[in-house]
Amino acid sequence: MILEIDNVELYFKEKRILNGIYLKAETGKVTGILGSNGCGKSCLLNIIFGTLKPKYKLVRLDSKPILKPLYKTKLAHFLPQLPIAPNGLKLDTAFKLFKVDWQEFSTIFESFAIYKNFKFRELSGGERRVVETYLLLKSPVKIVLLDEPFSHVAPLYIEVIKQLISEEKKRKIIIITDHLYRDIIDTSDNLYLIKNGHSKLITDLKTLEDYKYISENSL
Ligand SMILES: Nc1ncnc2c1ncn2[C@@H]1O[C@H](COP(=O)(O)OP(=O)(O)OP(=O)(O)O)[C@@H](O)[C@H]1O
Repeated sequence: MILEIDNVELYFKEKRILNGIYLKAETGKVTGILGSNGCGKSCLLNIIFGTLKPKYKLVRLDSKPILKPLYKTKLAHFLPQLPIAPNGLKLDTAFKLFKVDWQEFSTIFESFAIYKNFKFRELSGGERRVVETYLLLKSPVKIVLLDEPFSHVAPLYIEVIKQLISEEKKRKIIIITDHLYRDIIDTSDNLYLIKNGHSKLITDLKTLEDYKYISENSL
């Protein structure tokens, strides 16, 4: 499956945030989005998911325009920057709702095994992020959008999530953004930088320095 987003024009009042965006994501490949604070990464993910309506946009799935927002289909899940699970929801119930196997999760993340009957509010911010990212990645959908899944997450867990992403990409379109750019570079098969409202396909990592996304010699 191939997902493309094209012709995006997003304004907030007179302020132009995005224009000249083209992004292509496909099953079997992770698509990473980089860009500095406020460049429009979260807005772009929301536009793809359908939860933000820009002035113009064109979303195509396998070359056919889709007019229905993705969130109204059963095709996609989106991890925004804020928590998604209600505070009072039990982890066990969430795993059932998302059709994800608790046993497998608690084998991979052994220290979480005790949380089966805990409510989300009883987890730390980072633990919650791990559980929510896992639920979305493992649930049986075709498209997963991840906005800063590594924020507040400990290095060892980040490595586990990166392994999960490379496993799940075989079955899913995965689009991911985070300021931990080394992890995004590691994980992504295709990389875009958003700068001045435009998307730029990055084929040579050195251009991240040329575009002043990172300082010289930091790769
Ligand atoms: N609801 C809104 N009303 C007005 N301006 C907004 C709104 N949402 C976002 N913006 C503006 O749009 C721009 C892009 O925001 P967005 O959250 O997409 O940035 P980002 O690249 O995800 O940033 P960060 O990396 O800091 O999370 C910012 O300048 C922000 O101030």
